Amino acid sequence: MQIKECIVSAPGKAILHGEHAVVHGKVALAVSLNLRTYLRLQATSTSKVCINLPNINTFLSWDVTALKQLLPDSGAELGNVNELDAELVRMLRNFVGVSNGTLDTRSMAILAFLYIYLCVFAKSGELPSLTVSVWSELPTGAGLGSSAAYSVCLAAAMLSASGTIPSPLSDQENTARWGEVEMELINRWAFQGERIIHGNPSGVDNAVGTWGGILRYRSGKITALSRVPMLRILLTNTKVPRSTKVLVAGVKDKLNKFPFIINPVLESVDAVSCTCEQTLTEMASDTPTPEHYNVLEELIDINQHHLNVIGVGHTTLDTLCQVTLARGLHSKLTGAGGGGCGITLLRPETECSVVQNTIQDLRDCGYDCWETRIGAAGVQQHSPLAVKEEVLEVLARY
Ligand SMILES: Nc1ncnc2c1ncn2[C@@H]1O[C@H](COP(=O)(O)OP(=O)(O)OP(=O)(O)O)[C@@H](O)[C@H]1O
Ligand SMILES: C[C@@](O)(CCO)CC(=O)[O-]
Ligand SMILES: [Mg+2]
Repeated sequence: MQIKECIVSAPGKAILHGEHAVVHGKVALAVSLNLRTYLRLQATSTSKVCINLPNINTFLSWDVTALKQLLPDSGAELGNVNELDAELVRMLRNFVGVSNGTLDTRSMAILAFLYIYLCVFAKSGELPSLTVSVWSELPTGAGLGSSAAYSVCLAAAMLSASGTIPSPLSDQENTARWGEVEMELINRWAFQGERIIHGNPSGVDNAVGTWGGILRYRSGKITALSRVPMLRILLTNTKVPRSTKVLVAGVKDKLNKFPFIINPVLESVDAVSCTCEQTLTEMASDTPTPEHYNVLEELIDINQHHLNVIGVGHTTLDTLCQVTLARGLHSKLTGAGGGGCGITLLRPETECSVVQNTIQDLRDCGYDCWETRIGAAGVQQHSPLAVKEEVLEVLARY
């Protein structure tokens, strides 16, 4: 098989409103970030499959012959793109020696990689030897969709390398995006990767990683919001580690235990997302007014209280809210919560000195904090010429 080498990237995301509620069929609003995960796939003649994941200090390889033994003898279809093949996941767990229910960062990343590798290449008829290296600008496991950006990159690279989807790069372009049909397929495989890492993902994170921009997401229905104002957002990483899988499972337990208490909270989060969407649309079609920003701030405060009620807050996130409020700014957690990252809305009239002082206050708490741009492009393929030198250097190191 002729393996097509490639470099791909996908953005991280911030959820404005709707995290957790979206797992239970409610609306979420999510935006892509200008922080990306990059993956380089190279053909080799070593008869080995190698994976290099420097962000999580993981470097592994397997003989292709050993991996072939995981394929069904009958030539039965392996891993349908629309559902997770539980038997294959069980076999892979045995193969890499991890128990069911493990939360170990490395094991999840390896399982997702091997699952997508086996399914995509088995369909194309042959398991090739190759080396995959991944490097991310995103903090891992901090609420900015690192697992989704990783899964989207795995799916795009393997679908492209196997020839399942064509390369979008032309001679004139150094960076290009796939068409809708290809992106749909990338998104579906990435969702299976998210299922391995998350347990029960809604699919919003991989949708943003694939399409980029600003999305409304509900039960698999993705709507790109084209008319939105350019929001200024501060991102803060409390650096408290947490697992999306555990937090999502915790909310489900609470919902099962107290359905009449938790369901109305999720309904209210849904209404927050819809009101935010309406306000953003109004702001884009008219001149944004201070009143619009007051509404956005109130929605942030309401949602942050709701997220505390459903048990995904953390004292460091409470501190983030208090510290920014002391400077007149409103914050909420973003992503799964339990630590990780929060977002702070900056108003157009927020003075530079206020932003700088807030960033300093948050750094004094031991957090990382920076202003970010939202609405970055979704999954892309790059020629080496289009990749920042420092990223290329890390990818080429292995
Ligand atoms: N750069 C990377 N290299 C290898 N594995 C990664 C990388 N980024 C993420 N992962 C995988 O994703 C897992 C983190 O996913 P998790 O869903 O818990 O956090 P997140 O995606 O950053 O946050 P959220 O889901 O709240 O947005 C890691 O444990 C690892 O398995
Ligand atoms: C917590 C959650 O809602 C968002 C994680 O970024 C989980 C999901 O939607 O899969
Ligand atoms: Mg995740």
